[in-house]
Amino acid sequence: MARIDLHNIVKTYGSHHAVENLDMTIEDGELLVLLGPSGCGKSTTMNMIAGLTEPTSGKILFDGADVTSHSPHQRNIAMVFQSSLLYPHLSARDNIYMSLKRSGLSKQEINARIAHAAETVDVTRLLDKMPSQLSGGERQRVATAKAIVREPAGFLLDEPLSALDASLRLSLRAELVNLQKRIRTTMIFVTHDQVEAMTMGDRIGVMRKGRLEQIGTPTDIYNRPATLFVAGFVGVPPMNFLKGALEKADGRLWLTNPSLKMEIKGEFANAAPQKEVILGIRPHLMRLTEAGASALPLTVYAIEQLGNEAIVICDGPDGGKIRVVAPAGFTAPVGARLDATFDSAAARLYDPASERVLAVTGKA
Ligand SMILES: Nc1ncnc2c1ncn2[C@@H]1O[C@H](COP(=O)(O)OP(=O)(O)OP(=O)(O)O)[C@@H](O)[C@H]1O
Repeated sequence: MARIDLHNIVKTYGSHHAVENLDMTIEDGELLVLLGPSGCGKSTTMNMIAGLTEPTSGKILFDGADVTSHSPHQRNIAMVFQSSLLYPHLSARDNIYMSLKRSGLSKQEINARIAHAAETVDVTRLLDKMPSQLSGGERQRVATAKAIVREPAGFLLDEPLSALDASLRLSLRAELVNLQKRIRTTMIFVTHDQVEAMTMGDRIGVMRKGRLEQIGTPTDIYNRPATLFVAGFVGVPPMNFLKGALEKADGRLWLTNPSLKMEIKGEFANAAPQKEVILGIRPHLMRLTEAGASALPLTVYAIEQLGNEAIVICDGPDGGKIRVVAPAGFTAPVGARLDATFDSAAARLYDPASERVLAVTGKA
């Protein structure tokens, strides 16, 4: 087990910055999820932690010791990839054994370790089968046994579930979290699937274009997204955005645009007035209502029935789509005029220029 520190890591390929000034700590025993769209630098970061790719600059520390120039072998980090490879001509047992081949352990110790690893991921009864006789999920579990049998300082998992079908993903997701909590080995899990990130991570690091946008607990990232990108990337359905201006009147702060005038309450009530601002509000925090003074006029575009609720997708007043979560079975014809309200204290305000959340001077 190890605490992993990344200090100002940069990785460039020619003039392309794959990773820029990355500062991040993964605590001992923590499950950190690296989340971001394709090409944002997740795999490059993992490869640098594993020692497969050398950073252009910066330092990597394991438990405070600089390992930046250490080989993958010296780092004792286990990696599980998207389609983790098992040797097709070897049984599950021999595949797991390959991880210990050069360990210098006695035969007895090796057998004990294999038995323990197999039991941990529940593949004991599969040990004498060949990979071709195993299902996708079973192969993934054997690959996991192969990784944990070395008792590594840390685990790196790069989209290990993405090649599997939806129901298998769900069960393996829970299995991995359960395993990590039992063996308490530091784990970094890469995904571009934000639901996977929310459900698995002790913390989530959201990356974009080689940079770390925000790092925090899933609740933090969901409730207090620091940037417009994080706000739009995390959450299903995605956060709604409304453009407007922030104006002071009667000692109070108002969001105004051609179709809405709403007093800003809560955390952002003391924000400085500014000409352009973007208000973000989660779809389940909006309610469809009769038209009213601070209601947002919407036009129904489509309705998605999810069984337990309905997502009403509407054209908003400034051209963007606005999604509202309504009770299951809610219907309205396409083109119908609806109004929506929400509590401004539950909204977030962002600066369109910096794309960051507005600074607030104090709580209201
Ligand atoms: N060996 C390489 N040579 C040149 N460019 C590279 C190399 N490896 C990665 N890149 C570039 O660096 C950027 C980050 O790539 P990386 O694979 O880390 O992204 P990722 O977030 O893991 O994406 P994905 O989710 O698609 O795997 C991309 O723009 C990619 O094209």
